[in-house]
Amino acid sequence: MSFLVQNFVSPSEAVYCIIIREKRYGKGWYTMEIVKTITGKCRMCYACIRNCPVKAIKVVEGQARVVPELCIACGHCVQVCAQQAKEVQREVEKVEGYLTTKRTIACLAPSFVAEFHPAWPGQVVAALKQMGFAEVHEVAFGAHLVTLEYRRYLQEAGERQGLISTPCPAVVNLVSKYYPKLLSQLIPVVSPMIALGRYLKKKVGPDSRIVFIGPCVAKKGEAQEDEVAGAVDAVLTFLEIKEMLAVRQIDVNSCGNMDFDSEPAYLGRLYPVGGGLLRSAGVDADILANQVLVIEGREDCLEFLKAVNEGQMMPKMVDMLFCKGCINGPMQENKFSAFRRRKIVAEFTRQGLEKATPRPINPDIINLRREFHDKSVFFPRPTEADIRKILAELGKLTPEDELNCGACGYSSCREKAIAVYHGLAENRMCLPYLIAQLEKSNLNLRQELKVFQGQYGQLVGNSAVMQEVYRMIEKVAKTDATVLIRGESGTGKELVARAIHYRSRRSEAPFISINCAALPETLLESELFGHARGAFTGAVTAKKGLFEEAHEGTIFLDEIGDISPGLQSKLLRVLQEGEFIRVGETRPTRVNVRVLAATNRDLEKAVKEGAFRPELFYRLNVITIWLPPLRERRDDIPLLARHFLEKYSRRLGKEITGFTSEAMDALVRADWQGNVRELENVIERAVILAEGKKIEVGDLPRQFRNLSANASGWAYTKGMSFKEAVTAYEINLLVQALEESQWVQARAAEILGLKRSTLNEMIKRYKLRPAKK
Ligand SMILES: Nc1ncnc2c1ncn2[C@@H]1O[C@H](COP(=O)(O)OP(=O)(O)OP(=O)(O)O)[C@@H](O)[C@H]1O
Repeated sequence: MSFLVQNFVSPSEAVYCIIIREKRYGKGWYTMEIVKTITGKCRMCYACIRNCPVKAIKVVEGQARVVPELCIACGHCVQVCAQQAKEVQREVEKVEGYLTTKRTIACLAPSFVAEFHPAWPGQVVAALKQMGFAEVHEVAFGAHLVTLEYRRYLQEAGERQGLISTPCPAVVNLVSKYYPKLLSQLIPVVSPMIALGRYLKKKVGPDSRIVFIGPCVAKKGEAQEDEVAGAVDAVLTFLEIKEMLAVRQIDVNSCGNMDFDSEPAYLGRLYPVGGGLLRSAGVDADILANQVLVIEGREDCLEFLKAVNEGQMMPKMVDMLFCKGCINGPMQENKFSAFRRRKIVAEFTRQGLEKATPRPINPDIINLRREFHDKSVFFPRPTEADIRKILAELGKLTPEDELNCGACGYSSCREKAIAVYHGLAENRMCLPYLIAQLEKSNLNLRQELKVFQGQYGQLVGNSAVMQEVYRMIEKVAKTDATVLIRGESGTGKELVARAIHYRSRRSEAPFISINCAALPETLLESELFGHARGAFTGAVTAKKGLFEEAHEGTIFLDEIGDISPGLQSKLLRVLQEGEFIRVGETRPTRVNVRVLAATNRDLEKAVKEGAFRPELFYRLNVITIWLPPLRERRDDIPLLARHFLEKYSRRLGKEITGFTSEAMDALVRADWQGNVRELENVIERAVILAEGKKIEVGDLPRQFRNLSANASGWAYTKGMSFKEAVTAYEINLLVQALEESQWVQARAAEILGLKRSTLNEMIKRYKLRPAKK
């Protein structure tokens, strides 16, 4: 069997497939897929598992799929799926094909009277004829044939005990797949559908097509079973036939009356109600003797079969229907109460009996017997240790941890663990486990975010100028003052804005950022202030602007120097009055928003030239934070470079631990016209290209390659102040020694000839730490 394992990707898939193939039965595999899951629609509520009487559902990647080999086709999963992710095999197209090419005969299940009520039965016949069916028969006549055969069998059986009679294919599936020991007790007579199918095929010839129409899902499987195949060509549910009628715009209630083409059905019409079969076969369900029982409904069927299987009881005879009678089948619209439907069927039977002129029928013209085969699937039993191991994976180590909450669809944690063992369920179906996992990952994320946001958000840099920036952030964060952040492009203006917001009392409210240069004037206005419905072409609904989105929080207006004079006045109004007017409205809207703005333009010059309104400039310029270009704080470059190296190594899944001294030297000496943004891009590129553990000069863009220093690993770079050069040199030296000593500080201190405490103090000062692997 091991060869099979190799064919499957996941171990659970392998286990499952082996199990399914281990047991052979009948003439072939029973793999009809009667109920399918529409991929993507399943939302993991597990209602199908909860309601499946035999747990024939396998969850794969969050999609609950029916396992045909285990399914008894009762249709409960289809009924309970709120997302309508379960779909019953459709045969509408097949029948449409028959109607255009073949002589097609409709066979109506006896429950149709209740389904189409208040339409007259004859109106249903007329409607089907109008659709193109050549003849319309009552399956109740098939039931009558079956009744005759039952009587005969019961006579043959004499005093035999423990017989199970059922016209219900779901019960047959249940016995064949789950209680094969009881197969010999199933009365080997076909169902009314097959009896009628065989009768009609004999009567009208094999070329005609027989279509059964009823409320049942399991009938679709039954018609295709090896043991009875060929009698019925297609099975439509009541829902399918109603769909076909609707497409043709045929209203049954407006049709005339037509007679069935079948023979009288007598008591066969009673089959869809519990005990109907016994009544028509003349067997008494005597309560006092408790020898003949009528079992209907899922729970009773399961309980009864379990009891019989375990030898706890053995009545003389039992009549079983898996639904509470076919009148409660899954594929119908339940317009009326169950009692009303029962009454409608009884009334129809009574009328039929009154009208019927007895005609002798020779049931011998067709074979009404069938065989049943063992279709059970063998599941290896997990040992106690196997179950414990699965439970332990979910953190269920003691019996108290087993909550048996049923959220996964299984009634106990152990039952679910066994399903996991069999490859039918997944660990993550366990709700308490999932909640614990989510809480844990939420906590991790919060902690990561704290580290990520650090003291000043993502801002990295220890230079004197950055220290000054941090001091300013600290001061302004406590206020609500408007701040203008200035500096060349890529110097980190937006990061400063974020740091101010997250250190302010507004940190729990939104931080909204917009690049004012990125949008044309009209669009920017509606983006900032929102618009009324119909304010302009395309404004189908009213929309809030970013100022409203940022209510109670902060708005960051990047590239403020680029906005038009018209918008400048509107912005001034927000800053002065705290209100604005939505595009297309007349009434002002008030908001409580802190404004932070940034520009890399020379605003003073713009004011002088008349391109920027002076009042707005003064209003924005209450406090200014200047960010120096990177070339003026080169001592930050080693730290920034290591910061980006870590970020991209982690993101790209590479293990790069540092830079060669030549590469670092080249980085420190570069011109960085694009500032930190350019440095970040260069490092990202290098991480992608690097093949070794360290970034080399060759991993940097061409223009960097001539910049690297002499053999000592360091050279003075033009434009650097003495202090900057010394700091950068120090950092470079420290990192080299630390890396050489695998970050053992005692060893690094020895290499550098420093006291351990001095080295430790410098590591703290420069915030050095090993690159994460
Ligand atoms: N001090 C810093 N520490 C860490 N990363 C930084 C720093 N400064 C800038 N960056 C990074 O550089 C990039 C550009 O930063 P940001 O957008 O804040 O610059 P900016 O000055 O607002 O640019 P622009 O004027 O073009 O909008 C971002 O990826 C940012 O994370």
